[in-house]
Amino acid sequence: MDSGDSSEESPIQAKKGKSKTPRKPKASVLKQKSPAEFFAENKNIAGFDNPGKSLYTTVRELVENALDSAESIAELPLVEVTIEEINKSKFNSMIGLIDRERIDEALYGDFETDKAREKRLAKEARLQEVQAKNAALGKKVKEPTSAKAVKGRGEASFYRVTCKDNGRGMPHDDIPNMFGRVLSGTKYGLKQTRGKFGLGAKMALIWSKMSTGLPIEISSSMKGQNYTSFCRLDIDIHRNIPHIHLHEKRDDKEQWHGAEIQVVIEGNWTTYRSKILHYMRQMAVITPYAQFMFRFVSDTSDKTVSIRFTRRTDVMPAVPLETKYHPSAVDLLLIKRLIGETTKQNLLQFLQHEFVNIGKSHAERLIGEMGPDFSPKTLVKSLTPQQIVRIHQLFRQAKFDDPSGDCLSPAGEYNLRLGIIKELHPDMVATYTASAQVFEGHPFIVEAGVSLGGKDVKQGLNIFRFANRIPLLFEQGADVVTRTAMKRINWNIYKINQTQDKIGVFVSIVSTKIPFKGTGKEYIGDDISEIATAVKTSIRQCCAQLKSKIVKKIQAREQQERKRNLSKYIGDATGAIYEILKESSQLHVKKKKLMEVKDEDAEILQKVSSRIITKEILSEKLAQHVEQVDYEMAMEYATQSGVREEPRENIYLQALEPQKNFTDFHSPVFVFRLFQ
Ligand SMILES: Nc1ncnc2c1ncn2[C@@H]1O[C@H](COP(=O)(O)OP(=O)(O)OP(=O)(O)O)[C@@H](O)[C@H]1O
Repeated sequence: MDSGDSSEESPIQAKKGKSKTPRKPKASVLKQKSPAEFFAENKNIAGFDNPGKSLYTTVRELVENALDSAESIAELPLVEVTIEEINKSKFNSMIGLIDRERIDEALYGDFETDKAREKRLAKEARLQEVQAKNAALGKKVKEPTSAKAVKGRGEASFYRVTCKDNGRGMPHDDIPNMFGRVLSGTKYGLKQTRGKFGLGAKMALIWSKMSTGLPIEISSSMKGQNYTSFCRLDIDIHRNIPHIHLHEKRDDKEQWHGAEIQVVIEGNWTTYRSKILHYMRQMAVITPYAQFMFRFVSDTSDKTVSIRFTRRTDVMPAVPLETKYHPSAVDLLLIKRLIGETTKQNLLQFLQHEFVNIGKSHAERLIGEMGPDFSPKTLVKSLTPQQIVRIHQLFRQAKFDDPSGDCLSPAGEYNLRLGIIKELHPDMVATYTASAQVFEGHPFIVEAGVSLGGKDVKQGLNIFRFANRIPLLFEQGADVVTRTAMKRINWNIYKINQTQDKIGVFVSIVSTKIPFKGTGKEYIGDDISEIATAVKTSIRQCCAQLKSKIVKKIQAREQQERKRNLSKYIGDATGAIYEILKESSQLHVKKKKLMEVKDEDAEILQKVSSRIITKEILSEKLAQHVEQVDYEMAMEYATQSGVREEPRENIYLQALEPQKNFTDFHSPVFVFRLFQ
C-alpha cells in the first residue's frame, strides 16, 4: 500500500551507513492504488484529519445523508443522532480483547520519572499559591489543569455513532455497494443535493476500519416493504469492494421506513463537542421543518447531552429537480459521455434534448455554424473526435440564455427567518432571496438573513454559512460570505455597529454545482464575482430592511429619553415650588395688608392655604405639561425632518411559492399582488 517502502534507503542515507559502496537505488516499480486506498491514505481530503475532526465529519456525513433521503420522498425529516462514549474496557470486550494491567510502567508514553513528577508537583504548588493570592484579591481564578489528567499519546477514545432517519431507505441488494465501495452513490446527476461524491459514508467506514477495526451496521426499510434489510460489512481497501459479514432480511414489525447507520470509531468529544453542537444548531436553523434529536451518552453522567431541535413548520422546500447541462457548463469529456449515454439518434435531437436552452431552430443554426461536415441528420454516435472538439469550441463561444433556477431548492425566506428566530431569538431579523443567477453555466440562488441581538450570539459579526443547505463551519476566514460581511458592507450606514452590536449574518447558497475551494467541502472562495456580488447585494438588502426598523427604534428611544429627562425633575420641581407657595401663603395670611400681591397670585396663595392646590395636584399638572411639551417637540422634529403625514414604512413580502399566475392592483403607494 505504501509506495515509500520503509526498507528502501535514499542514496544520502546509504552514505551515512557503514558500507563504503553506496547501495544502488531500486528501480521504481509501477503500482496502482484503489480509490479506497487513496482516500484511506489521504483521509484529510474528506475531512478526517484527526480523531476529533473524524467524529465531527462522521456525524455530518450521516446527518446529511439522512436529510437527503427523507427529502427525496418529500417526508418531513426526523433524524436521531446518538454518540455513545465507549470506555476502554468496554471497547476491548467488544473486540474480544482481554484488559491487561500495565506491568512495565516505564514502557508507556505517559510514564512519569521521579524527577518529572517532582517538577510537576512543584509547578502545581506554585500555581496554587498564585491562585490563592488572586482569590484573596477577588480576581478571577482559572481552573487548574492537572498534568495527570493529560492523556498519554496512545490513550484513544472510542464512540459508537448512530444515525436514524425516516427517509427512503435503500434497496436490499444495493446496500453493500453504497457503503462498501468508494465513489458509488445515487447523487451523481446534475441536481442540488447535500451529498455529491459518493464518499462520505465510506469514509466513516474506512476510518472505523483504521481506528477500531469494527464493521459498519446498516438497517434499512423502504416504503411498502414488509422486511428490514440488515447488513454488517466492512470494506476491502485494496480492491475497493464491500466485504460482507452479514446481509439478511428481517421482519419489519414497526412498519418503519428509513435507515439506521451505526459505526464505531475513534474520536475526541472533548475537543469537537462545541463544533458538533454548533453544526446541529446551524442545521436546525436552515432546516426548521426537520426534527433533530441529538444525544451524547457517557458513563460519566455530567457529560451526557440531550438536545431536541424541534420542528417549527411543515413547509418544506420543493424537491430539487434533476436538470440537463447548460452548453456553457460542459467540457470535452462530458460531451463525449453524453454522446455515449444518449438515446437520441441524430445531432439535431441530441442538441435539443441533452442540453437546456437549445430549442429546435437554435440547434439548426448552431449546426449550420459548425461547418460543412455537420448536418442535423449527422448520427451522433458517428461524430469524430475532431467534430466533438468543434462542438465544444462553439459551445464556448456562442451565446446561450442563462439556465433558470427552477431546478434549485433554496430553503426559502420563510424557513430561513423561522430557523433564525427559533434558534437565536433575535430582537430583529430581516431576510432576502436574490433571483437565480449563473456561474459557469450553473444556476445558483443566494438567500440571506441578518439578525440583531439574540441568545448565544457574541458582539460583532456572527457568520453562518450554508451551501446546498449544509452548514459550513471550517475555513471561515477565506469564505466569500465572511469576506463580504467584514470588508464590503458599510454597517454604519445602516445604523448597525459592526463591533458593538450582536449581528447574525446568514447566507445560504444553493446550486447544481457549489464551487467549493480547498480539499474539504468547507468554504466557497471569494474569486467568483457573480457569487460575491449576489452575496453582497443580499446582505445589503437585509440591512436596508433592518435600517428602517432601527431608525424607528432610535426615534422611539430618543423620545422616551427626552420624556424621562423632563419627568425626572417633576418631583424636585414640584417640591421646591410647593414649598415656596406654602411659605408665601402663610406669609400672605399674616401680613395680608402689608403685602402687595396681584389678584390672581392672591387667588393661588389662597388655594394653597385652603389645600385646593396640593403638592400632588401640582405634580400631576406638571406631568401633563411634560406630556404636552414632549408631543409638541416630537411634532416639531417630525416637521423639520420632512415627515408631514403618518410615518411610512417599506414592507418586504415574499411569496411562499414562486407562482406565475397573479393579478396586480396598483395604488400610488403600493402594489397588491393576488395569486390565483
Ligand atoms: N440514510 C440513508 N438513506 C438512504 N440512502 C442512503 C443513506 N445513506 C447513504 N445512502 C445511499 O448511499 C449512497 C452513498 O452515500 P455516501 O455518503 O457515501 O455518498 P453521497 O451522500 O452520495 O455523497 P457525499 O460523499 O458527497 O456525501 C448515497 O448516494 C445514498 O444513495
